[in-house]
Amino acid sequence: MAQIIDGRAIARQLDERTTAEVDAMLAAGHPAPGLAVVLVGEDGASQVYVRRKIKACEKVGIRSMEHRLPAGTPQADLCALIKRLNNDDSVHGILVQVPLPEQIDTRAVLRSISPDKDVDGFHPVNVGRLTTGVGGIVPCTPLGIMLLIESVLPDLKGKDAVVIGKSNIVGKPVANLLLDEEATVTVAHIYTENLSDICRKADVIVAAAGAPELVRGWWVKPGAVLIDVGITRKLGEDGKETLVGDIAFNEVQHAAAVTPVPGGVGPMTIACLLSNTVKAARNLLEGADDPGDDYADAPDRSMYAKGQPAEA
Ligand SMILES: Nc1nc2c(c(=O)[nH]1)N[C@@H](CN(C=O)c1ccc(C(=O)N[C@@H](CCC(=O)O)C(=O)O)cc1)CN2
Repeated sequence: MAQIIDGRAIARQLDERTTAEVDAMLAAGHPAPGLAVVLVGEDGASQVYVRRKIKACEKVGIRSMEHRLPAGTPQADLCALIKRLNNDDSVHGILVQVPLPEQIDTRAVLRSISPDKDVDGFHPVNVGRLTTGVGGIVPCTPLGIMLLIESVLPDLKGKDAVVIGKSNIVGKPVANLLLDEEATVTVAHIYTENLSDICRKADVIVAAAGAPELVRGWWVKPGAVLIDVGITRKLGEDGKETLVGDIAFNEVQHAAAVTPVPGGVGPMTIACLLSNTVKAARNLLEGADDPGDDYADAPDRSMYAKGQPAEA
């Protein structure tokens, strides 16, 4: 029977730590960390995620500032807002919810955020820090995925890991983080041949292809650790919406551990955003020379490891 990795519980632990860090900053005479959340347009899912992020900020003591712009906002106006936020000392973290409307060049917008306030870790400077192993701000979902993996498998050295999906937000950064832990990493995608054969050898599978139930039970080695990043909304015959991941959950009971959808990776994304915001605020307020160095072990992932290797 596979262990279900409870993302909500692990996210709560991280939130408790983040709350304590905010309290310590206040006790040291610093202001509360400030996070600017920018949402352009009316995308339904994005509105839900932004609302959750703002509510989560309140819970841990982060001051959030919401900026909602109409769907037709020109790129220049969005970049002008970001420039103002970059220069505002009361703002320690900036996040622009993606996807952005079509008229906007997402890369240009993400590049316009100050790397020191880029709590999503999407800026090329932070991507460079991550790929060269010097820290920087680590993107929220990949960081959350590592915490989930390490909660059941603390030592990844020499383990065979397969990442399905090569996005800049999940696939590529998570592959780099796994490599940093000395795993042997294969990055697969929709054009990869013999994906089932590749998966069958894996100790860890991170499925982030956005393809519902792509990973079948017979693709999974007994004792593997499975992380499901996919969220596809499906309408059932009863007219009710259900969420389906990239892993056929009911077929993988022979795995050592698996994340559920919902309640696995998603809650970690928001908890890691809060943690990143506090780190960014600390670095800005305490004047770190090179924020990259200060992020080298942030958050300390060993804090969340239970110390019990999964059965393999
Ligand atoms: N600027 C960013 N934009 C986006 C990011 C991001 O990290 N930064 N990631 C995703 C969306 N996202 C956060 O923004 C996000 C996705 C899912 C969840 C979540 O908690 N999911 C729940 C279930 C979802 C549901 O009920 O609808 C779960 O898995 O339990 C949180 C955040 C794209 N954009």
